[in-house]
Amino acid sequence: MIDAETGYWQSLTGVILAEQGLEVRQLYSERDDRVLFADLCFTLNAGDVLQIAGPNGSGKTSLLRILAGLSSRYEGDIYWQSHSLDQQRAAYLEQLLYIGHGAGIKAALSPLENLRWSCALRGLKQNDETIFQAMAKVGLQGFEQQPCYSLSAGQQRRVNLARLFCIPAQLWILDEPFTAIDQRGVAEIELWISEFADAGGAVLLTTHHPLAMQRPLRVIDLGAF
Ligand SMILES: Nc1ncnc2c1ncn2[C@@H]1O[C@H](COP(=O)(O)OP(=O)(O)OP(=O)(O)O)[C@@H](O)[C@H]1O
Repeated sequence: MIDAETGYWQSLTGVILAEQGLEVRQLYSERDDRVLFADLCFTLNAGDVLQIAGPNGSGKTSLLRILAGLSSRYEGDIYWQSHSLDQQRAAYLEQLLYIGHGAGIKAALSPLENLRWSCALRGLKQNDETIFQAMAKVGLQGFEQQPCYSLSAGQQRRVNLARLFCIPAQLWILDEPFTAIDQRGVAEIELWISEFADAGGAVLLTTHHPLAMQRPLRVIDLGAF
């Protein structure tokens, strides 16, 4: 549970329990005539954490980008809460928070400005207090107004991860969230994922890092396709 006042995570509890979350049916994708995955089927409901595993180049990022609505290089069906994505794409994107494997921030802007921008893009009018709390949560208290180019790679990654605490969502899609993060930070992110899932969120992530979460974890290995 993150914030007693905003209750973002608390408010998730039960939201998608009653309905189907994400459902992927017979998904197929290829690159340069090479099949990345075929007949891929899975569901992801409230409380689920699903790791997409596989060697470099096996299609993990490609899959996450498809499910984040950023790529249409696929065949098959994707459903959110029992409706085809084609029918309710906007509603799906509103409930989704995608963090790609890049830094995902503007280096010339401060963390505060970057996060204000991320919130505004989602149509959220977050006050700076929420952003300051998120910055503190990711261990960046005191760095709020410093230009991001002057932050380390791990700190820049943490700025991006602070979006988890500013933007309410039901589904997190996280591509390599542990990149550039120190050992203690990795354990913290694992905890955030667990807490989010405990509160009724659903998480889809990729990582080459062995996960040590105190909750059931499903794994799909794209290396097997
Ligand atoms: N923009 C692109 N143009 C052409 N081919 C691409 C592009 N992006 C990815 N690919 C190809 O698609 C395949 C899958 O790439 P993808 O990034 O999804 O793999 P990945 O499993 O996420 O790898 P990694 O573990 O290295 O991050 C690779 O063979 C890659 O060369």
